[in-house]
Parts: sequence; structure tokens; C-alpha cells
Amino acid sequence: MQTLLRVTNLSHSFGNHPVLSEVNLSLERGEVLGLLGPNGAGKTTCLRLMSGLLTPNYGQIEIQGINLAKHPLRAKRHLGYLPERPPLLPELRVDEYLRFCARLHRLPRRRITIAIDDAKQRCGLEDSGKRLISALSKGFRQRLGIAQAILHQPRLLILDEPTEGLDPVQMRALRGLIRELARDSGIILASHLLPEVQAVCDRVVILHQGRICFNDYLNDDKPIYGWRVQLGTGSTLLKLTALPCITGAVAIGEDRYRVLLEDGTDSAQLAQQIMNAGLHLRELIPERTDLERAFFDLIGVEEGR
Ligand SMILES: Nc1ncnc2c1ncn2[C@@H]1O[C@H](COP(=O)(O)OP(=O)(O)OP(=O)(O)O)[C@@H](O)[C@H]1O
Repeated sequence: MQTLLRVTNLSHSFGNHPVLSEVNLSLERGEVLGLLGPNGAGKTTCLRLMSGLLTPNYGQIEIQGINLAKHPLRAKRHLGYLPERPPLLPELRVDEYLRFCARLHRLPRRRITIAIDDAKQRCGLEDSGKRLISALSKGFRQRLGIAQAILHQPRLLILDEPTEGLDPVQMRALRGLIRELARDSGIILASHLLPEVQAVCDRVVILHQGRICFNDYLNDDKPIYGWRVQLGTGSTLLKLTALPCITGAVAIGEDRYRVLLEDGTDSAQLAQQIMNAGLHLRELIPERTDLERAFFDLIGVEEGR
């Protein structure tokens, strides 16, 4: 495996407000890593540090083995970055903008047209070259943001909330694109949405109050850990724990519970028993990995909705 990014003991404060503390992580080629955390957890700061837009107070970042602080230009040649708001120029057309970005990336003149065509093709923008950026939909702007980030074929791609604000169809298309791009590179994407990260990432790091509190691979084969249940208003923990199939339950929010089932019981039986008890079942979600548990314990129910 080829390590594209290595972050060692990264810490950063704004004034006397610590935002990141002792962050350590690495990324291999072919991997999509999700940086998950609630608003204000430090995700954007972490990405800005990794992309060289901010200089850390402490710690070291290496891209393709190149120290970012010591050799910023060399290191950044391997990096593509999509910030939270794509840095687009609305008065330009798509081709004009990509040509401008290609020059910023210092692509040789003879390679510019090929690079633009390739980036447009990968991002589904083949027919959009003549369109004004101000007239593009949010999804197409996001694609263009990614196209500018991959023009110079970077090995490492950093995407800050790439599907934020997209409709489900656009979201799906963009997830497909991210998986496709990961074949040749490594990708770090930040999100505050658990399902988003589960849909596209191989590995998840949870950042909470500037510290990594979870770092593990996602794997659909892992056994179901427990169930998250949302009931209608007026439910009680007592009524739930009275159900014969439940061996344990805790309240994790208003009318929301985490339950463990008796061995050999399945979700259909749980749903049936909930309804037989006169409770209204609104949601039943498996907690398949430690990730869900860590996420909801640390970050709270509302963030994961
Ligand atoms: N330039 C800055 N100056 C001062 N404080 C900042 C600056 N940028 C971020 N912060 C603070 O650092 C903390 C982490 O912010 P950051 O944007 O990294 O979090 P985040 O996890 O990306 O949040 P979100 O999901 O809302 O984008 C917040 O308390 C924020 O107010």
C-alpha cells in the first residue's frame, strides 16, 4: 500500500481557543476516509491544515512523503482541494474557469485542453463547457468544484462537505464519482452526516471537540450490535423494557431508545411486539458497527438524523 497522507500530532488553536489536539491519521491509495463530526468539531480546520491553507501550531503533515511545511509547492502538486464553498467565478463559463485553474495548477500549455476534457468527462460536465457558472445548479457547481480539484490529477483529494445541499439524485451521482476517483487516488471527505459517510467511505474518523475519538474501517459484514428505535410521543422506557424480546434498553433522546434483543430474535419480532404493546413505531435502525454507537454516544441523536 502507498501512504498518500500522514498526519502526526497535529494541534491547532485560534488565539487561546484550542480547535485540534494531537490528531494522527494516515491515508492509503484507493481509500476514502470520512472525517465525521458535529458542527464546530474542527473538520474544516483539519482539512485546511492538511491542504496547507493554514499552518499548524504543532505537528507534521506529509503528502506522498513530502513535508508540507518544508516543501509546500512540491507537496501541493499532489493535492486537490474542494473547500466547503467551491471557489468558482460566476462570471466565467465552465471551460474558461477550468482553463484559468489549469494555469494556476501550472499545467503545461500542451496538456491543458486534454486535462480539461478529462476532468469534465469524469465529472459529467462534457456538455457544460459553454455554460455560464452563474447559471449552473448547485449539483453542477459542486461537480465543477471537483473538476478544478482533479485537473492536475492529484494523488490526494480533500473534499469538505462535498454533497452538502444536493438533492438525492445529485448526491448519488456525486458519491459514484467519489468512488470512481478513489480508484487512482486517496480521498478525505468531511461530513457531519453519518449516513453520508457510511454510503461512500471505507474508513471513518470521528472528530469530537478537536480530538479523534473513533478510527475504524466500515464493513457491512459486521454483526448487528443493537437497534435504535424511535417511538410515538408518550412512550416510556418502562413500556419498552417490558417487551419479552428486549434484554436491555436505554433512552437516547425524546422517544428514542437503543435496545438489545434476546438472541435469536429479529427486527420483525421486535416491531410486532412494539405494536402489540400499543406503542407507535416510527423508526427502527440497526446499529451494525461500533461506529453508530460511538457516533450517537459522542455526538448525540440529533446530529445523526
Ligand atoms: N479562522 C478562524 N478564526 C477563529 N476561530 C475559528 C476559525 N475557523 C474556525 N474557527 C473555530 O474553530 C472551531 C472549529 O471550526 P471548524 O470550521 O473547523 O469546524 P467544523 O467541524 O468544520 O464545523 P462545520 O461542520 O460547522 O463546518 C469552531 O469553534 C470555529 O468557530
